[in-house]
Amino acid sequence: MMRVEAGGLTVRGIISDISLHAENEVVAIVGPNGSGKSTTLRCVYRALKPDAGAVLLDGTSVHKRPHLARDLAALSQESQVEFDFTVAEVVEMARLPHERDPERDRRVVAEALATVDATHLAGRSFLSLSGGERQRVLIARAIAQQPRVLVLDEPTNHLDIRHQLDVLSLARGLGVTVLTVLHDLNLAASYCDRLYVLDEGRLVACGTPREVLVPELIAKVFHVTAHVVAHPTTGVPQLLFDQEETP
Ligand SMILES: Nc1ncnc2c1ncn2[C@@H]1O[C@H](COP(=O)(O)OP(=O)(O)OP(=O)(O)O)[C@@H](O)[C@H]1O
Repeated sequence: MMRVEAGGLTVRGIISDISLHAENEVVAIVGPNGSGKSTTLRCVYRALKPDAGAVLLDGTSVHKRPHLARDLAALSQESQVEFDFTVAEVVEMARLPHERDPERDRRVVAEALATVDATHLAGRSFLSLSGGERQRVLIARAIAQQPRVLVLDEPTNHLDIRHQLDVLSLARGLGVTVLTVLHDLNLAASYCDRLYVLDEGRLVACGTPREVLVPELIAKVFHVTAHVVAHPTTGVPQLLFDQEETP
């Protein structure tokens, strides 16, 4: 278990003074296109050094952790594979930060592929896969890294509904700290303990889905009219949107 704490993250002209934390829970960052969600995550997984602010893992700056890849795995929008590796090879790369143990590595890779329903793809060329298949393999790679913190930028991108639900319930079931960007507010409400809402580079709300996903905030941030209903079996708040004519 690991605590992620971001304090006062500022990237000039993009995000201002973003603070968030997550520990042993699934936390989502939501917000309109261009609101700074990916930029915030990039600071967390150290792809970007903020102009101000810091990201701490269990109290130590990500820039001072010598073996960050053992602690934290990230699925980013740029997570792509340039060369023609097989699916198994792509997932095996996740084992590089760990001490080699061929038997355990093979088992971890096989398990990770199975959890994203990609066992049958193991021998395929990564570049020959469909968008959703690629996404699942990249999620398998992040899982095979066996991190204590999993950072996911739009993990449901390209996935059909079955695999969207599978991936988010898998993320929950890992029992690690998960920080994810999600566009689908109903999935966020169903699978996340807490949400942070960004708008124009600023944090405008945070709390449980029930606290945050209220019509006033949805109207202010996303400029749509939403109705909150209780999911008929789980009771979780879900949003229905009015179809509005664009002016
Ligand atoms: N390197 C950069 N140089 C200039 N502008 C940038 C850079 N990176 C991001 N931006 C801008 O900063 C804003 C926030 O981008 P970011 O990718 O963080 O948004 P996002 O909330 O993840 O958006 P989306 O929902 O569209 O993925 C956008 O307007 C983007 O164009």
